[in-house]
Amino acid sequence: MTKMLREFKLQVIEGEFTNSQIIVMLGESGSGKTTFMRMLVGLSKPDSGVEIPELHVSYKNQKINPKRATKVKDLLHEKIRDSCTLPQFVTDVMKPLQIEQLMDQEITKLSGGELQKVALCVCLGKPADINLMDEPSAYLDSEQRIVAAKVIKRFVLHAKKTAFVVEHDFIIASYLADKVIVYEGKSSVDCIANSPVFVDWDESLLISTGYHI
Ligand SMILES: Nc1ncnc2c1ncn2[C@@H]1O[C@H](COP(=O)(O)OP(=O)(O)OP(=O)(O)O)[C@@H](O)[C@H]1O
Repeated sequence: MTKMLREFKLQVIEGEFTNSQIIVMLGESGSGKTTFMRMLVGLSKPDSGVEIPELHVSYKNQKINPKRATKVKDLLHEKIRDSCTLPQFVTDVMKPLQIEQLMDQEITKLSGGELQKVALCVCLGKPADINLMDEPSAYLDSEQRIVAAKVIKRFVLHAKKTAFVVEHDFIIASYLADKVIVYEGKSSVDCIANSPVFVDWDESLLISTGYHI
């Protein structure tokens, strides 16, 4: 399928995914990761190619802009009340993200990292088959990034979900990825699905960034 946004053209080739799997989207800024994710969510329609089946998804946007001055506990009650009562969710997600400490704070007053953790918790707590997370490690310090990555990994395995994750941090990406989609170049992009990340990880880095590390 393809998508044109003025001069930008995204071309996506067919791939597969299963449950209990994390697919990491990797590529330079402006290469089309968010555009592809928005098509999977149904927020943007492809111009041509296959119709995207209606997927039962939960989406964490790259940009998190809380508009209402709601307390964290009220937001969680409104969005993911049932999940918050599940011991597994509390142990796997809420405790490691230290959500309890934020409960009485207003979301508009949270720091970037605190807001990211709440957004991640809401995304994982919503009933869905597929979790789409656009840059879940943004605004988090290096230690928190590892915690967040462990939370995502454990949640996907325990709940047998599928997750699509856009990630710029290669350490986090390599920890998370069962599969990787590499975005090449800026104007003409091929999404290479089904690349076994642990086999040609160095090559993937080279394709997406031009750098060796
Ligand atoms: N609504 C739009 N109209 C025109 N061009 C757009 C629109 N949305 C995105 N683009 C362009 O499409 C390209 C891909 O954007 P996209 O947000 O998908 O990139 P990305 O890979 O997610 O980048 P980043 O890693 O910086 O978040 C960019 O060049 C962007 O400027």
